[in-house]
Amino acid sequence: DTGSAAAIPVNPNYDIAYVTPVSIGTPPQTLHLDFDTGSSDLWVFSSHLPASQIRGQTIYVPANSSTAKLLADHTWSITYGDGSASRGNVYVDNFTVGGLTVENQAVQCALQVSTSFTRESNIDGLVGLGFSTLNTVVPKSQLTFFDNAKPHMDEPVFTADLKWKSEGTYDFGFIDEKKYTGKITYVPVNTSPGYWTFTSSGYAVGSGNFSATSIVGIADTGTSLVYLPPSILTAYYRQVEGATSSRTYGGYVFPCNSKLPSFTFGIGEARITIPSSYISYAPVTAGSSTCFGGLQSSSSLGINIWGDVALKAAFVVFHGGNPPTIGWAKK
Ligand SMILES: C[C@H](Cc1ccc(C(C)(C)C)cc1)[C@H](NN)c1nnnn1Cc1ccc2c(c1)OCO2
Repeated sequence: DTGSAAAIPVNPNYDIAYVTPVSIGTPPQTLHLDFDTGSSDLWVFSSHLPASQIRGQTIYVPANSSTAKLLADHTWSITYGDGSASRGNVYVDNFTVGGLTVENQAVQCALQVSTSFTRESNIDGLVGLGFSTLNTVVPKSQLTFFDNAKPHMDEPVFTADLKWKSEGTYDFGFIDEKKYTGKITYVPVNTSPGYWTFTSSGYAVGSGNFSATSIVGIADTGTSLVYLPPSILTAYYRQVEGATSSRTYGGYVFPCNSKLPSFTFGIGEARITIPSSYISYAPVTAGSSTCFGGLQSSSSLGINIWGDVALKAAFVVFHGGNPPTIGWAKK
């Protein structure tokens, strides 16, 4: 089997996150979910939520699905690195993404979500595409959509073709040669942290020399920005007129009309360049002439994160073989 579905920016001005339409249950209920390779819970806004916590999201109503079955006495609770959180109970139901169906997919129904989720009215939940070891369901942890679908797939892969301020795609079970140029460079993945963890071979700022240095980080479709060690940030923002690290805004900011260099990172011998337009991320507040950078420091996270700002500069193959690998290509 294979599947292909759109990755749609939730906001027309800034790529905060991308949502993908999915069908759950019988008759199918369509929700728009944030596919997140940096977590492993599939959870949705549901009919179990208090109305006060719903602000325009589409909810999943298991009672209206003839194929929904409560997973009795199972619960889940997750807190994300940005402080967002949700918790609830668990059903199994049919789950379809771009024509690819998994029967008996664990669909975690929210009974409570944090205000950050309530405020994001275009996101109806998350689909974790990390390793199932990170799933929070107790007493028995559940498999991700990818782990459930893998045995039925033509190839045990999914690919991310995210785009700057426009609609991209997630493909499942096949690699679409038309979506990239040149060759795909694969590097090993360390699955023990539970994320798609790999080592980049170094970086360059603008047209400067490439600095060969190992950067261990995760490929995370569910994170908007790129978070890297402070030394790399200093090297980058030193080249940006008026750039400062702002305590007020919690990161590097600069005048929106400053000229930004591009940022290149290494995948083995290959090089992926993030255009400067992706790094001038957004005004700090609507209409401000101060902009927040798409590259930020990872020092407070304890992990380097290649989020959407980096991923949308490439075609990325998440290969779930034995052992898993991750592939990067220009496009
Ligand atoms: C934050 C997302 C998970 C999420 C996605 C969307 C949302 C909103 C809908 C409300 C917009 C909240 C949360 C990320 N996913 N792998 C994640 N989940 N757990 N760790 N990370 C990565 C990390 C960790 C720390 C950080 C960060 C990132 O941004 C700022 O500080």
